[in-house]
Amino acid sequence: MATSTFLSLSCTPQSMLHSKHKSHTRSSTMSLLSPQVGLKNLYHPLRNNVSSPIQLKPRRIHVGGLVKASINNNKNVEVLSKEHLSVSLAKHIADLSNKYIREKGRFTVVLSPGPVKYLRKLVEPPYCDTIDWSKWHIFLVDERVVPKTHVDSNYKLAYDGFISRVPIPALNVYTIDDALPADGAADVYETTVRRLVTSSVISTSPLTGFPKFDLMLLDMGPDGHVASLFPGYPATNENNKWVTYLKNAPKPPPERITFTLPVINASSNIAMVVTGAGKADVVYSALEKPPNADNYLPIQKVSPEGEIKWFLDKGAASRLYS
Ligand SMILES: O=C1O[C@H](COP(=O)(O)O)[C@@H](O)[C@H](O)[C@H]1O
Repeated sequence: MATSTFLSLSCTPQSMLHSKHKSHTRSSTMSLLSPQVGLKNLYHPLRNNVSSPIQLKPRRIHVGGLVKASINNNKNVEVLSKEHLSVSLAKHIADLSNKYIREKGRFTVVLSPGPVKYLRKLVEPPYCDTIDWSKWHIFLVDERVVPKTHVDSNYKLAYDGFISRVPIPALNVYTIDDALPADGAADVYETTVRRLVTSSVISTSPLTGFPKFDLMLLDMGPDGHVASLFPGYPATNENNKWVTYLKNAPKPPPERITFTLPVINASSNIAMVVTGAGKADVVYSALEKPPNADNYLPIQKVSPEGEIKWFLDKGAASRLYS
């Protein structure tokens, strides 16, 4: 199926309104991200394919460069400067968007607040011009039960940093009902996802029957939490619901709703974006340390049916090289 692509100088909704009339059909082979004009022309990575982290010496991580590490059973890990992380992430997301829109006519994306700031290259040419934003459907992996205008709202963060900068139809952005308490908001969000599964906007896992999103953009906390699944909290062990809630999160604000682990693990793709030396220990635990069977961190339970790709900066990766 050919992909309809909107060409514009920027990807703001306003520019889309004007450029919409000029939209035309373009085959994916004409993508600005084709191998001929691909990422390698945008920067010059240091490539280092190794099978053991011992071979990765700290001095080989150049700020502005790339070490492609094949750590611990070929986990797909990239260590980049923050600038190049945004570029690599933009290329990854644009490639996935084009693939799923070509194959299924839509692209379902689940956002976590942390990676939003690394989407700044995606919302700029050339990447934004290769994407048919009208086919995107946006969800939040977790949300704080606060008004959407509140500084703690994940939606507000995602809107300010990303959604407002691209022409995704407002109806394709699925937010919580912030007038409801946490339990009601979780139920309504799950109902919304179920409706979209019924109407085939969202696929389901043939293995588990849980909703299968095309891409989840995740990060994790220094305590190993992902989404609002915190170590030792019952929500982390929820195996039936698609969306659950908590009223006592250890990180404020306390009331939250969250996708459950089975939903996260049904994903076709996870991009795990982790930056900062404060997360070096938990990155090490996630990638290198065998989990203690009695005491898994939530991040250690993330194991998608599809692919997981790690985007780390030098700080977050620092313990992988010692
Ligand atoms: O509260 C949240 O935090 C994590 C990221 O942890 P942080 O301590 O680095 O902010 C995030 O994954 C989650 O979606 C968010 O609600």
